[in-house]
Amino acid sequence: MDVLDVPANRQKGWYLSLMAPNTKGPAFAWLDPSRLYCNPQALADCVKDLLSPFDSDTIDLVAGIDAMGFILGASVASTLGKGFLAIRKAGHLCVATQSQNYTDYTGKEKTMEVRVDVLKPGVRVLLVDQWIETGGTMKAAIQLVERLGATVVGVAAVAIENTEGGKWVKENYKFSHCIPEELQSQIDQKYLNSFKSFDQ
Ligand SMILES: O=P(O)(O)OC[C@H]1O[C@H](OP(=O)(O)OP(=O)(O)O)[C@H](O)[C@@H]1O
Ligand SMILES: Nc1ncnc2[nH]cnc12
Repeated sequence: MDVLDVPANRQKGWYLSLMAPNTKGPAFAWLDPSRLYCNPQALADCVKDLLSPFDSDTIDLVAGIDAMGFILGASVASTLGKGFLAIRKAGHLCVATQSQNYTDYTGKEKTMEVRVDVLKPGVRVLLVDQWIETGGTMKAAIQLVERLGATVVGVAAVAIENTEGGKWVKENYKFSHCIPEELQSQIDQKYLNSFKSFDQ
């Protein structure tokens, strides 16, 4: 699929093929959704899918996680007409922060942080990230938001894998993702059959 192609009939998740190919390697994630964000119709449909379960929820602010969660989260915020808060990997903010340690799919210890003067009791936050694999990153973001007293309205990501952590998110928070039900098991196995033709 060429980057700017839009099919005449936009079926659920049509834009996911922009994430091809399946990629193998210990040092990086398996799919790269960043090409999805290059196609304006794909990005708009992805954001619409992520927002649809939250149609009747009050959301004051969208928070996105460094780095790819910034792109998707800012698009979600702009579609909603709300502001966007960056939850950053540690070491970049020149203001008072709250920080949270976590481990993600790489197995490495990491720290994320957020400035302390935005989130407070009464603020209803939609958390957005590109992907949830082990759930370590999203759980840390949830903890940060809640430690500052704000409320997590829900969690949105292109995909939420059915790992222990992914299931924890789904069981404890309202959530949205872009994966049609019939593809979820392939996401969990980290291989999309429809991407075979893109593989080398
Ligand atoms: O569920 P987990 O196992 O915690 O993994 C999920 C995280 O991994 C990816 O980001 P990554 O840190 O690879 O980098 P990027 O957003 O900076 O590309 C993804 O966008 C999530 O933030
Ligand atoms: N973009 C991504 N694709 C697949 N698995 C991931 N795990 C974390 N980020 C991922």
